[in-house]
Amino acid sequence: MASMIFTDCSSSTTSRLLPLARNPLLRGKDGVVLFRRLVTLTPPNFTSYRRTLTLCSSSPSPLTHVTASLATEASATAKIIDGKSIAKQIRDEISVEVSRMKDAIGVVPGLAVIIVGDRKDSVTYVRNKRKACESVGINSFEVRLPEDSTEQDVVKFISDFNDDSSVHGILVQLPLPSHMNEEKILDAVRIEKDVDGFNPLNIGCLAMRGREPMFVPCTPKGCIELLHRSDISIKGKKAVVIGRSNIVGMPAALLLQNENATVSIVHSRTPNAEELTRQADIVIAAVGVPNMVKGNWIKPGAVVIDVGINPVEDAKSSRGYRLVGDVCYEEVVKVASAITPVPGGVGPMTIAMLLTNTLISAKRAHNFE
Ligand SMILES: NC(=O)C1=CN([C@@H]2O[C@H](COP(=O)(O)OP(=O)(O)OC[C@H]3O[C@@H](n4cnc5c(N)ncnc54)[C@H](OP(=O)(O)O)[C@@H]3O)[C@@H](O)[C@H]2O)C=CC1
Ligand SMILES: Nc1nc(=O)c2c([nH]1)NC[C@@H]1CN(c3ccc(C(=O)N[C@@H](CCC(=O)O)C(=O)O)cc3)C=[N+]21
Repeated sequence: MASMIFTDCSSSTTSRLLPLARNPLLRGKDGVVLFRRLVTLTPPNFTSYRRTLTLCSSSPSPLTHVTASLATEASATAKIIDGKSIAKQIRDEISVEVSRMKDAIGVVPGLAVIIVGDRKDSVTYVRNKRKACESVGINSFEVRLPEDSTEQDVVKFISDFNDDSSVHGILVQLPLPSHMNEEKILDAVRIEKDVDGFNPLNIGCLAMRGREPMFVPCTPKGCIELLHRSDISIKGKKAVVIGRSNIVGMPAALLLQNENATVSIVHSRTPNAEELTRQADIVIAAVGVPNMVKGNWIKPGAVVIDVGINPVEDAKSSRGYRLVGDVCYEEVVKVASAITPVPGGVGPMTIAMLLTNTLISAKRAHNFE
């Protein structure tokens, strides 16, 4: 598991970090949370809610913050984009195609996953991928190597999978241990089986007009699929992608541009991230900073896709942590017209797109339409 942090949506002061249920300002003498009563006292005026929301992120007064968060509670308007159910729908479609292919030509798509070390989150993701493969009838092959394996060990397994005709997709789970050269290892995957879409030729093709990449990277592809399947049009929209990593931010920006959005990319050296983000009709946040994007970063009515998966300590959870996104959900849900939750948003789509890419690869290898 990557580093774990205490965090909350609101900005700087400690009093703001208190969650609703524990905030003494919200409790009656008997400890009952006063939330409902206060909400009904607030006039149902949308504009004034917006104003108080801005205070929520910038006012130093804890009391103002409390009023603001209660007042805005009543104006939740965003549609929740249910990535979990859209991913299930996609898996059902894949199942049908896998059966059709098996019946027609006797070929079953196969996905090989290589994991090095025993990071808890990686082990969980790999298990989820295996279960997802099982659910649609894709064969899954898994290699788990110890943390102190050599690059050569990993490359040897990749080469074997490259030569195995029952394997149509190869995924090397990232991050790799620090003693390994990630580029060298990923370069060993044959481009025809690179279902992650991490080969530089893929990004190159994505960036060039008139070129088709062999595979579109799964997470950004999942973000676009969520927009399509939620009937959100991209063409002509202003989009901001926060983050420029090779696996999420950069390809997400290229895909949005290919869909005819006008795209800006915000990164760690962007001085006016907030202001730029506030101009966007569509925001994709892929940063790795929990709750970074506040309500007042978002133009009212914008669509917000939260890619972030950040573990934060939570004693109440059986795992000892819970996952939060890069977007301050409680604030942004009141401003945006649509938003993805974490968990249950982009994450399940990443896996659904991995299955899609594996199916595409198998069909391509066997010239099956
Ligand atoms: N849902 C899913 O399926 C997936 C989720 N994720 C999650 O998405 C998030 C991002 O992942 P990934 O792209 O791999 O992360 P990286 O760390 O590779 O990239 C993060 C990007 O965010 C930028 N950034 C960092 N801090 C700031 C800041 N304060 N302001 C503006 N930009 C900033 C960095 O800028 P710079 O380039 O200048 O350093 C960098 O471009 C993580 O939470 C990760 O767990 C990742 C993959 C799949
Ligand atoms: N070669 C490679 N390809 C990847 O695509 C890749 C990777 N390495 N390394 C790690 C990141 C991260 N990633 C996620 C996939 C699914 C969920 C996911 O399904 N999340 C669930 C929650 C899962 C949970 O509860 O732990 C959700 O958001 O609802 C999250 C994150 C893929 N990545």
